[in-house]
Amino acid sequence: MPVIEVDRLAKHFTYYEKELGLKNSLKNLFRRRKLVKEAVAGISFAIEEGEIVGFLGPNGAGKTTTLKMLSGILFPSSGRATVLGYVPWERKKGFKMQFSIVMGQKNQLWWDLPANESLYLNKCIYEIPDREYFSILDELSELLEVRQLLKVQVRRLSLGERMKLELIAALLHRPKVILLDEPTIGLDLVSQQKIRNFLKYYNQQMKTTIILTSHYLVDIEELCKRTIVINQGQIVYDGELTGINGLFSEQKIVRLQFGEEIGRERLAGFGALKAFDGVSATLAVERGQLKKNSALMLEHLPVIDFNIEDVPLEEGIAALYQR
Ligand SMILES: Nc1ncnc2c1ncn2[C@@H]1O[C@H](COP(=O)(O)OP(=O)(O)OP(=O)(O)O)[C@@H](O)[C@H]1O
Repeated sequence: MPVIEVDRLAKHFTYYEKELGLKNSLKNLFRRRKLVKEAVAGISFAIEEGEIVGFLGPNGAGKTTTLKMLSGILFPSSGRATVLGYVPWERKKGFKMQFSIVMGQKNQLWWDLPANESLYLNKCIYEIPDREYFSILDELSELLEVRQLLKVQVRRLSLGERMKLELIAALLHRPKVILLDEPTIGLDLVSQQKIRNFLKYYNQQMKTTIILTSHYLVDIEELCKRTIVINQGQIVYDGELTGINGLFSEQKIVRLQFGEEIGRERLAGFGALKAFDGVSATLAVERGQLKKNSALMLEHLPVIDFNIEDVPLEEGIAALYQR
C-alpha cells in the first residue's frame, strides 16, 4: 500500500492587488481587484514505502505548495491526500510523530542557542527516551561530521553546517516520511555531495520515504529513481529522470571535429546547427535522417572526430518546463 497518496489535490490562493501610494490605498478600501493564483491544479500520484522521489519544476511551479499541503501546513482548496494513512491537515499526533519536513530556506533551530538545545527541545516534543535520543544523536552527528558543532551557537555556523544540524533535528524522532524542500540550496559542491551521500545512506538503512525538491539536477540524478516534474501546478512527467530525453527522442546531437577550417554553408541541410566555430560543430539531427546525414557528413566534410549523443538532459527538462 502506498505511503503517500494524492488524489486531484489542488490549491488556489486568493489575494488582492495593491497599488502604490496613499490615494490608491484609500481607493483600495472601497474597490479592490481580487486575484486568484492556481498554485496546484489537481495533481495525483502515489509513493511507496522507501521510495525517494524527486520533485522537479521551474520557479513557481507549485512544488513547495504541494509539500506544504502534504505536511499539513496548508489546507488544500480541493482534492484528497493521505500520508501514512493520515490526512496531513488534520494534524493528528500519530502523523506528526512519524513525519518531518526540512525547508532549505527556513530554520527550525533556534538562532541564538547552540544546536544541541534545540535538539533537546525536539527530544521533549517527540517524547524520545533518553537512551534512544543520545544514541540517535551520536549516530547522526557522527555520520554528518558535526559532533564538535553541537555546542556552537547556531548563528555562528556556516550554511552547510547549519543544514546538517537541521537534518539531525528533523530525523531525531526517526520519521517514516521526510519531505526535503531544497536541502542543498546555496551549499558548495562538497557540502552538497556530503548531504547527498548522507541521504542515500540514510534511505537505504531506514527505508524512509522521501520527497526531495531541488533545482540542482545532480541531487535528483544521484538520489531519485523516480522524478515527478510539475509545471504550472500540473504534473507533466512522472518516471525515470533519464526518460525525459525519450520525450525528445526525435532528435540526436551530432558533434563533429574538422581537420581544417570550413565554412558554415557546408553544414546546411544536415540538421539544426547548435554550435559552430569553423573547426567544430554541433548539430541536432532528426532521428530518421541520422544514418543518411552521418554518411554524407563523413563523406563530404574533413571530419576527424564524430560523436552521436542523446539530447542533454538539461535541454530535455528545459523543453518540458517551456511546454
Ligand atoms: N501565500 C500565497 N499567496 C499567493 N500566491 C502564492 C502564495 N504562496 C505561493 N503562491 C504562488 O503559488 C505559485 C506556486 O508557488 P510555490 O512556492 O509552490 O512554487 P515552487 O514550485 O516551490 O517554486 P520555487 O522553485 O521558486 O520555490 C507561485 O506562483 C507563487 O507565487
